[in-house]
Amino acid sequence: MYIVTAKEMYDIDQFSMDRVEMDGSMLMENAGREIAQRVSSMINFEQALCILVGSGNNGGDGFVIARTLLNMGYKVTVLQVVEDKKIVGHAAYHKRLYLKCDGILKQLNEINDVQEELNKEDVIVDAMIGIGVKGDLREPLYSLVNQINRLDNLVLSVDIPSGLPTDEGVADFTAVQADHTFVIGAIKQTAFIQHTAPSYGKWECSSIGFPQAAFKQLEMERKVWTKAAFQRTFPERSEYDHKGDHGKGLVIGGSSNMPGALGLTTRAALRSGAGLVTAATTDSVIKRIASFCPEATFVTVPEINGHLKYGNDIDYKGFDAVAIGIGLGREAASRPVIRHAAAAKIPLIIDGDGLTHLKADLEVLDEREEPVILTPHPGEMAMLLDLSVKDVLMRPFHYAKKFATDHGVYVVLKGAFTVITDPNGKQAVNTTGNAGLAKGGSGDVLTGIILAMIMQKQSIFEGLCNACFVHGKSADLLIQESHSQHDLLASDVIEGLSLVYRTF
Ligand SMILES: NC(=O)C1=CN([C@@H]2O[C@H](COP(=O)(O)OP(=O)(O)OC[C@H]3O[C@@H](n4cnc5c(N)ncnc54)[C@H](O)[C@@H]3O)[C@@H](O)[C@H]2O)[C@@H](O)CC1
Ligand SMILES: Nc1ncnc2c1ncn2[C@@H]1O[C@H](COP(=O)(O)OP(=O)(O)O)[C@@H](O)[C@H]1O
Ligand SMILES: [K+]
Repeated sequence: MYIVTAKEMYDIDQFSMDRVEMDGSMLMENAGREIAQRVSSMINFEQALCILVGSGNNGGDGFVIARTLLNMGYKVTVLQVVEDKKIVGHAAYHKRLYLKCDGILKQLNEINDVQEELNKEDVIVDAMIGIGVKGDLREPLYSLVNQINRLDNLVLSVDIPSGLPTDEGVADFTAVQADHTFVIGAIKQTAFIQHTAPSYGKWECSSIGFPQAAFKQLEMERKVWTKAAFQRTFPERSEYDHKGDHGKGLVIGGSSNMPGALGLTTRAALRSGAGLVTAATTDSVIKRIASFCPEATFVTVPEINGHLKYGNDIDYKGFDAVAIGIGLGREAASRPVIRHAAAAKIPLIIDGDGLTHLKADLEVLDEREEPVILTPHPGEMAMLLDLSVKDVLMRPFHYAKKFATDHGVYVVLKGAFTVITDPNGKQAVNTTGNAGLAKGGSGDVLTGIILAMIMQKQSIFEGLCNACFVHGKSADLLIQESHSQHDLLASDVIEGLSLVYRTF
């Protein structure tokens, strides 16, 4: 499923109409019918529906939905929120069809008490403005949207809640708070931004006949990583495999104050299918974590004040990938460890405090040919880019892509919606997971899963997407079966991986 900006959606539309010669009113018919079918599965014939239509094509969709539901036998009223003369083109055509099917139409400016009028309805269908919104809502829509948001009725938005921006980067707006949004053709960027996503309520996306070629012509691919994508790309094991076939991974990190982090990463890598995992850390950390991951082997690294020192004696030979930085601490003496790891000719994952050390030494990325994967949370991404966390949360797609393409690295920007970006700017969003993961240690577990995944027979990008998918899915299944968001621990997420593998 594609994730689009408004411009990309209009390009898809234009391509379908100009190059493939699809008729605009046919696409509108497809959209409206598809949505009407879905609405009818949510309501009963006793309920009264009011469809609010605006001036653009979003309003046109509203007229098709109204006609289709009316013809199915539902109690439908259209409330037109703009003057007649503003309804033009395909929307005007569909308005005519609705009226010729004996549809009831009321005008907003002829109603005395809008609140009372809307209170009579059970269901509000919001087809006022779609992706064509420009700036803040003007009157009378501004007041109307505020009134709608005070109602208890079921509110269903068409394509996007009216007033909500399509693209990331807008801080302030007034928009319909939908219970459910029926997205048309491709899901919009703001469905994955922390402060705009809630406006959509639950959402589902329907295809209305746009050809594949219309999506393929987009400059860059941006998709939701779905269950189907996971099932299509996740490598199967052969019965003749041996441990060497699934990769030998190295994890480097740990310090006297944070010994557990490295234990979580090591155990998560083993649980996610790595053939062999070695943890390189200080003697005291090894003593503290060894019993938590008995299948691992260990390499002792010299220490200074409880932190790793230099790291020039770690031997990378024989390993297929390395993850560094987990629980490492920010002691300057540990910084060379990153530089040495960057010189190893195997894929490199840099996490946690490793990212802080990297920031002081970014040129090490320029010299590398093998893949580099960075796994920042928004705070670490902001630190790497000299921005505020708010900036990053406002435009995660843009900033993750900027860093990934500027430095030729993979970026896994973690959060409620994790954005995975490859060095060319291709992006995917993972939607599994829940707030039970917003706890210390969850990221360490993800790093271990990533290490295991990138050593299996799949591309790095697919490996990263699948790692985020199973990490979140483990938390989701645990919440369903035996835990709550309150008590879920990072170590539970490791044990939950068995549930994910067995379910899929
Ligand atoms: N082939 C097509 O053109 C298709 C278009 N589709 C629908 O068309 C929508 C996009 O249609 P349009 O480009 O016509 O735009 P919209 O219908 O989203 O909105 C444009 C209208 O909203 C008004 N408006 C914009 N900003 C405003 C503000 N701040 N305050 C008050 N009024 C404002 C404008 O005056 C304009 O008339 C999509 O979201 C989707 O619902 C679908 O029907 C699928 C096919
Ligand atoms: N509300 C949430 N919904 C889904 N996933 C979440 C949520 N909050 C955090 N996560 C996930 O939990 C992990 C937290 O990682 P990170 O911030 O590095 O934590 P830590 O510092 O504990 O390692 C990330 O994979 C992130 O995507
Ligand atoms: K809308």
